[in-house]
Amino acid sequence: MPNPSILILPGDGIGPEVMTEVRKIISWFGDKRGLQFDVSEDLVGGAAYDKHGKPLADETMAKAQEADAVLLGAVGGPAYDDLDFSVKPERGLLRLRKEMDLYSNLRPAQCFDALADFSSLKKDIVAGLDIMIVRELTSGVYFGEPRGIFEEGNERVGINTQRYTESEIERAARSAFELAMRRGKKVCSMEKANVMESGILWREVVTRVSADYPEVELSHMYADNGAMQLVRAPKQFDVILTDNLFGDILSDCAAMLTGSLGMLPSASLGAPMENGRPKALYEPVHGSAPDIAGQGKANPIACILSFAMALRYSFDQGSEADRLEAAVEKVLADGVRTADLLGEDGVEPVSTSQMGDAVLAALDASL
Ligand SMILES: NC(=O)C1=CN([C@@H]2O[C@H](COP(=O)(O)OP(=O)(O)OC[C@H]3O[C@@H](n4cnc5c(N)ncnc54)[C@H](O)[C@@H]3O)[C@@H](O)[C@H]2O)C=CC1
Ligand SMILES: CC(C)CC(=O)C(=O)O
Ligand SMILES: [Mg+2]
Repeated sequence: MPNPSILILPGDGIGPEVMTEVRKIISWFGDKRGLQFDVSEDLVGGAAYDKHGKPLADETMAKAQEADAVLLGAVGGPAYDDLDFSVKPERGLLRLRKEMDLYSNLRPAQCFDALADFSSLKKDIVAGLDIMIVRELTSGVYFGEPRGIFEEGNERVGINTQRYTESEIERAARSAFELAMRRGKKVCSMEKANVMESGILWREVVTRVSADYPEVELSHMYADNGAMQLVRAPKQFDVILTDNLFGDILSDCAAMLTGSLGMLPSASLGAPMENGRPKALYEPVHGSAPDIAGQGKANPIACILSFAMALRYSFDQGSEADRLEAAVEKVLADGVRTADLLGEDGVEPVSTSQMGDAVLAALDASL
């Protein structure tokens, strides 16, 4: 049997910095736990544009389709802001998601005990928080046609289209209900059925799917109220199911409940491959953070926890994923903090690589 394959796409800005730490962790699992992976690396985003004139080369797309899992850092940055929209770095990531058909984006927001004091919310509101946002990832307003900037009379008009088919809603909903069955058995579906037809259809389809999961309690919420509830009383939620745009926004919001955007991992899953495992891409929720790129300040934990999700969802290594998550928890409990996790208390922050090394030391201690 060949080793499972991982394609690493570090991308831009802090992407390569946080991915360096994940590479160390992958090597650790090979050396110390006998989990050997065939790891290859390629370009995406601005880095791919610099070399190929487009944000994702066709050969890279083909490699991603073949890989057992893709790990991505982040894409984008000010150097590419004025590019034509068709070749912007972010389009490379959207193409990966679309062509791999990664319709279910899992964004878990967990508040580690050691960070409960640091969250922008009061400790009792976030302590023990464990919610899962399931964001539909291959449709909605990020992909709908028509789109573009057009001339209309004597001015221009920018158009994007929110479009959802029943089957797109249904498969995202099934993935949320399946997850809820293994968690707290609650799904809250968020849309804007009060003002959007796509929201009305969303609500209808989700309600229909829920009939197949009688043990799961379904509720519906308008997404604007959902955003408010997420910061008012986030522990009321177990699984939040929502569309591409609302999921993007709500998950950045949920990230701050955990302490920092640098903490939130994600798994983007598609249909099962021949080996029964889903097509999958793992990436931190954050972007390329141009304001701190190149300074060794980035928190690598979101990317490290994304690899933990790969261990769990792509490689059937749930207990090794637990081991990695426990190592992160220990490091935080020991008070190790990158700059984004620090208040004004005079504690010295560690660098990106020092945080990676601390997780490795905690992994060693777990043996
Ligand atoms: N999945 C991806 O590749 C994404 C790419 N982007 C792109 O990234 C670029 C920058 O976008 P922004 O809106 O600034 O969002 P961002 O997520 O890159 O940064 C927002 C803020 O969070 C901080 N931050 C993010 N990740 C961090 C980490 N790991 N450690 C410490 N601090 C961290 C940044 O320093 C910044 O202050 C844009 O080109 C955007 O399109 C944005 C979001 C997702
Ligand atoms: C294509 C990405 C830049 C959009 C985004 O912010 C995200 O998926 O979190
Ligand atoms: Mg986002």
